Amino acid sequence: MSNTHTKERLQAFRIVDLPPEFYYIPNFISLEEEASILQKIPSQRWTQLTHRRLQAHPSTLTTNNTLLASPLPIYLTNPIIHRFQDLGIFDQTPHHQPNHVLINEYKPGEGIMPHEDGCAYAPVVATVSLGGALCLDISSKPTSASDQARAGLGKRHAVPTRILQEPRSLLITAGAAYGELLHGVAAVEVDEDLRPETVANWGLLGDADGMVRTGGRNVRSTRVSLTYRDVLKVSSAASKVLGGLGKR
Ligand SMILES: O=C(O)CCC(=O)C(=O)O
Ligand SMILES: [Fe+2]
Repeated sequence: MSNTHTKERLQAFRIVDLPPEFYYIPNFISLEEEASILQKIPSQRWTQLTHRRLQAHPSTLTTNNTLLASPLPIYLTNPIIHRFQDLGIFDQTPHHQPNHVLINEYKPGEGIMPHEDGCAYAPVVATVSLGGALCLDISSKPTSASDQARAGLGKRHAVPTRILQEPRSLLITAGAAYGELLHGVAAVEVDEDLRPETVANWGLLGDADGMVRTGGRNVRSTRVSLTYRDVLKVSSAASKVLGGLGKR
């Protein structure tokens, strides 16, 4: 993500009050595209966790964080991957495009503990939100002040804070934001007190007026996130077997 062209194309969407690099693009997909994707997510693939459910495409990583090479389903790639390419989002990652998508579903009152996404992936995640809106909480890792200064995460940045993810939006998390910060979703039924001072991406929202009209309250409804990633280690063993069979 340090490439100049990428920066130019995404610059207008950078969440400027946060450490580099978070970008928020409202209305990244249309209402029709949102409905079509929601309808195509296979209902039999969910794994139920305590506070959300989850599915991995094309498959879950192996125990040593390897992806068995296999294409992503078309409803996850078309039209989204082309739009990623236009913005150069994965230009700097090893495979230059995402090869893995984790789909999360949160019902009202569900969430995910603060965490980091770790070293199985290149440090770029692109998250498309579907259904309801919710806040992603951003916090610092409990590191020493000198570590934070080295990572460029000084006090001028207002962390902890929140990023409001509207339906059909895209959030990109890369660089220090990927490696040095934690993200999570509070297990609440209503996100409260949403206003410019408490929401880092307020100026980039597609419908800030709507949030003002509801008095800064976001009553949660079911929200689905598509989190696109580039897994570093890919095993092509399965495709070699299939290719070999094809030649016989
Ligand atoms: O649903 C989200 O936006 C965040 C999900 C997440 O943090 C993850 O899948 O690692
Ligand atoms: Fe995560």
